[in-house]
Amino acid sequence: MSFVLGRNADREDGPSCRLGVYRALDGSDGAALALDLDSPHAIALVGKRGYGKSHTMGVIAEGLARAHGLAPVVVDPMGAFATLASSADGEPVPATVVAEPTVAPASLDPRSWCTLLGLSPESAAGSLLWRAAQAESTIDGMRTHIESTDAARAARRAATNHLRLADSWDVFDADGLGARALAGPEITVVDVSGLSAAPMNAVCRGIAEALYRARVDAAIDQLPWLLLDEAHTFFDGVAAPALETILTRGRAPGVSLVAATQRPSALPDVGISQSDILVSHRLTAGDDLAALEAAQPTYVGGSLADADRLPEAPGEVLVIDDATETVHAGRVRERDTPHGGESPAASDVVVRPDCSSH
Ligand SMILES: Nc1ncnc2c1ncn2[C@@H]1O[C@H](COP(=O)(O)OP(=O)(O)OP(=O)(O)O)[C@@H](O)[C@H]1O
Repeated sequence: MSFVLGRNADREDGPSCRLGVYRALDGSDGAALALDLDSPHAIALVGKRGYGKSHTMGVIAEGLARAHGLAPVVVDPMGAFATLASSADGEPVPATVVAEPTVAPASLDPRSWCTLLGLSPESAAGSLLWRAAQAESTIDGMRTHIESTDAARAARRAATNHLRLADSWDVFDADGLGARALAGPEITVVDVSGLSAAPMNAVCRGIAEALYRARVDAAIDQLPWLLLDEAHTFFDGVAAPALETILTRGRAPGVSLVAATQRPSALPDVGISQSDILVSHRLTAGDDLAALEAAQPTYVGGSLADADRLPEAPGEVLVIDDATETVHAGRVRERDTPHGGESPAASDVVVRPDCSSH
């Protein structure tokens, strides 16, 4: 019998995933801890580098991939989650990896197109871009739209040059990743690791919008879960409005978000305050601890920053669970698929003989 985080006392069954075990004050293992996958959740995973955020996200991803009725998607900025598709210990983990993701240009609204390409909507070129994004659903269409206006030549040139930059990222396609493609039974790992921040954000925005709209329009039955590692990168870019919508309004249409960051202080206030489950790994930086303290619910007696409450070793967590209004000290289980986020070690480098003498 395990305690299920995120599950109200009035619900007894439904999908859940094995998360780990309770951690006693003397460090020994206690009863099993699980995570509810039946209701929508907003989960924040925080902690300093190397203390297990990606590992914990991988454990949740394995559980989501194995559950039925869900559409889990990982947006993977470090290329660390492709290993979900490797063979798993125990029950298989169905996963597909999208190595070259594209999204529909129309998934960004006109304002976001201006933000993405660094053009003020008030500028001549920005307003051209705005109107083109409003009228067209492909980059070619937007370019033709801009060329066909009678705006000043310099403005048209600036707008099309910016569009050419967006086109060069190869992430826009009217037939790009849509909710139906993402709603298969397996977990979809969207590898954005080869992209810089702007196109990475565009892909994340497109996916977040597609999943949210598909549920609002009742176009898919499965409940989407969007998992974001290095979430501050996305809350800091054009993906932010779509993520904030999921955080503040995702519960009713059934869209969940799992956001991992080593910098909770870099998330907008809603990032922590709208999360109903907060999983904290070790944190030491003053402003990050302060961000947690600021979001600390009243049912948490004492200070979260109290030394004996905070985790110390990789894999140790402190979980604040709004559903049960309780705080738990736990240890996250081992992965069933290989963990892909190992840091390289200089001692593992095999020096080739012809290099060693230089
Ligand atoms: N629950 C766990 N059980 C066993 N090993 C773990 C656990 N959690 C983390 N580790 C190990 O700790 C190391 C760091 O974990 P991880 O890469 O997940 O850290 P991170 O917090 O995501 O770091 P970064 O911010 O650099 O991405 C890895 O080698 C991982 O295998």
